[in-house]
Amino acid sequence: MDRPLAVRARGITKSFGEVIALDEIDLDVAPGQIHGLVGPNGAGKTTLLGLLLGLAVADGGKLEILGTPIRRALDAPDGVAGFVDGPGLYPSLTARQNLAALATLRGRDARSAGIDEALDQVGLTDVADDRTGGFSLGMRQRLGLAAALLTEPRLLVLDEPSNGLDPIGTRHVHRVLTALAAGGTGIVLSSHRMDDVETLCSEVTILATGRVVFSGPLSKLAAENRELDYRLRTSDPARARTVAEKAPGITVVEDEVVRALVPALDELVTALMRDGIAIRELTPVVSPLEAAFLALTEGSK
Ligand SMILES: Nc1ncnc2c1ncn2[C@@H]1O[C@H](COP(=O)(O)OP(=O)(O)OP(=O)(O)O)[C@@H](O)[C@H]1O
Repeated sequence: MDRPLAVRARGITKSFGEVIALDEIDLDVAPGQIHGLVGPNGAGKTTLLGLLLGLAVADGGKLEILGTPIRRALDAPDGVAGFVDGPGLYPSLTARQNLAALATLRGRDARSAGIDEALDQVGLTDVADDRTGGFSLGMRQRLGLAAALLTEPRLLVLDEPSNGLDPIGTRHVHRVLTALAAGGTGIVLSSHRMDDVETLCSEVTILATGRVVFSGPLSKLAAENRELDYRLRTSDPARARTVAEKAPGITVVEDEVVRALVPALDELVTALMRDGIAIRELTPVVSPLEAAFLALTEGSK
């Protein structure tokens, strides 16, 4: 029960000359949690992930990784894995040789390092003996994840892991990350793909110009007091529109699109059913995360 947080950051600041990349950032990532980091370009995501990996050191604030205070660059404790700006691979080596080289660098016996299993988990068994110089971005991302798997990480840090992935690659990566989290690994990933974050992450931190504008469970974003646009398809669109126009707290945005808070939407659904109108589809036009992202980061650029 007393396992330390995978990440505990308090008041982290980091500047590059005049540019304040991170401004008093707090972040908690529990073991077994997949935590999404989202924000517009230049918000500070990669900078923060770099600090978690020990690639750089913060100017101020406190950072603990797996219970260990980080004071210098390259000070990250054992059990941390991941990459920013794509994984570092040797293009002239095959996928398998790249993993073997990494295992050897870490002082492990390449034959028993679980290389085949890691390649299988990320779906690269068929290209295990191909040189990585010819790999697509999505294949390189998956190989980077396989390399991280070899270390059995307790904190995994990934910058845009879905970049360049096709649907099968995406499925492999999701499966691997979900299994790691189920085994207690804390995972922090940045992504511009809101659908990915919504599928994978239980918690999300939204950054805008170096500041946290939201941090917490995704469910809190959905329940937050924010009106969303919903697509409403029914068995009788004309009558449904009339009902919606009369319903309290509902704005009809266009045919089959209404804007509402959740309680008003609940009442509309009840009213439609009372009038014998069947509901065929009721979904947010943009997801709650995307809506929150847009609302919270507006004007940050
Ligand atoms: N090595 C550096 N030297 C100078 N400025 C930097 C450096 N690294 C980052 N910055 C600046 O810090 C800010 C945050 O950059 P960062 O790369 O962390 O953002 P990001 O959220 O990862 O963006 P993106 O979504 O585009 O990857 C930006 O203004 C960027 O220009």
